Amino acid sequence: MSNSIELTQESYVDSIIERVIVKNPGEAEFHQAVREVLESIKPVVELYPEFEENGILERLTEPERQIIFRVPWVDDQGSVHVNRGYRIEFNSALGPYKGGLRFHPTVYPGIMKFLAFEQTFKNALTGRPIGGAKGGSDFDPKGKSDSEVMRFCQSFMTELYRHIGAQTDIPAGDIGVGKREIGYLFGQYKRITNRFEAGTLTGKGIDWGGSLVRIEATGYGLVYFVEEMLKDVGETFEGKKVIISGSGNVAIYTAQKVIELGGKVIAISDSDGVVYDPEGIDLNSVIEIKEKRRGRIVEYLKAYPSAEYNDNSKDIWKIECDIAFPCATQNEIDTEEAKALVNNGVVVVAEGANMPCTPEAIECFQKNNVMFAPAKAANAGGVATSALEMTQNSMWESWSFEDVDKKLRDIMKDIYSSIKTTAEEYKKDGDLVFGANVTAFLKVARAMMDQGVV
Ligand SMILES: NC(=O)c1ccc[n+]([C@@H]2O[C@H](COP(=O)([O-])OP(=O)(O)OC[C@H]3O[C@@H](n4cnc5c(N)ncnc54)[C@H](O)[C@@H]3O)[C@@H](O)[C@H]2O)c1
Repeated sequence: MSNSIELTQESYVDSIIERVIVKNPGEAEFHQAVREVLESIKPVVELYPEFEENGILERLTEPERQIIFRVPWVDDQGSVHVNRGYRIEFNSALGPYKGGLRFHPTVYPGIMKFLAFEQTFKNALTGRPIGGAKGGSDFDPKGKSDSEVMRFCQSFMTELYRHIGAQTDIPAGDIGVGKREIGYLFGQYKRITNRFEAGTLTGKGIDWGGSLVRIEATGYGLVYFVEEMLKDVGETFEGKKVIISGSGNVAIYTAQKVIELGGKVIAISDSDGVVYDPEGIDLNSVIEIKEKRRGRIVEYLKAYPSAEYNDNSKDIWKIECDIAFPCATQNEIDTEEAKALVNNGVVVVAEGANMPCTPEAIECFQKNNVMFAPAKAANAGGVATSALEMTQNSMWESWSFEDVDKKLRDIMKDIYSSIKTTAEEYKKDGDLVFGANVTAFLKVARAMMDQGVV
């Protein structure tokens, strides 16, 4: 009897994975994200037949709304360009849709859907009342002037504005969308709607509704999360050799907090290559190159000629280290890179980027007893602080840096302890991937059950 129930439930999960592949052809990243979550929650879905009876997985894998639109803009030479804009409003069971905007040439529906799907679970883990969404465009801000970026953002918002709002959908930044872009987007939103509705976008400037710590939050939160993992084995960051891929928002503030806690960041990268400095990377130089000049990481060598540069970004994972933070993009660590890290004795791998490790890479870490922190838990500090920004906006208040930082630290501690406890409850001690997926799934699924078939 119990066998037949197991078989039915297993085939439910498998049939949903199959359905997602058939209904979303060619969207490999979305298939990957769905498979990763559904396969890990299988034992829990088997325990509660009401999830199948209520079509929870069918609904959980189908976005509530998908918006695709044309974004025409004019460059500095007067030529017309057309990009494609997206907003995927995936799930609003826990609150208004919330998730970043990504401007990058690789953006297509498969990337948008995987990010929005993941965001639903991540947002659930923060304990804040926010649903999941993601958006963006295949526009490439690299090499564009400020005026071109402004015109693009204005055109993008001219369509997006009708779909968003403080109670509806609240976009934020992601790859290629930082404070500058949020400023242009907010300006256009305000102009079209004639409303200074600060709670409609997060990641705003401090003087016009932004929150202190939002810029640092994803990186700081990631390090606070790993600090908890290390504490559990009687360790700290003190003296640890750390490598961090990327050199954008997440990478920079991860590095800053690691250094503050006594770790040594020995390598950092961008999509062109890797800088290795065994003496420890000088973060101020990186900030000068990346945040001020919007330059390439190779320029680090001008200030530090003794550092080494390698023009293959993936080679960062061959560097010996104690802790690795992939903070650049999806699927940057596959089996080969994971094996190189394991062979070099890595102790912790924590995902700052979204889905930077393939399922095979994660399996390799878990088999080799590497402590592994999955993105939806470890990088949730950014969106959690965005939710704190929304709270301040609705109260017409601004909290101090210390206040927000403490709240962020507490949220990261809570996420760690809740997913660790869930893993233990199901006899999967230390499996934070399982713990994160199940904790988030149960929260979203139960809210969906409460709200009926919508
Ligand atoms: N910004 C946030 O608050 C936030 C929150 C959660 C997750 N994330 C995720 O973190 C990752 C980075 O986002 P970000 O906001 O720092 O973006 P960003 O645009 O500020 O930085 C991205 C960095 O990655 C580098 N990069 C891109 N492709 C690369 C590659 N193949 N190899 C090495 N470097 C590469 C870029 O050169 C850049 O330095 C993304 O996966 C994003 O979804 C961001």
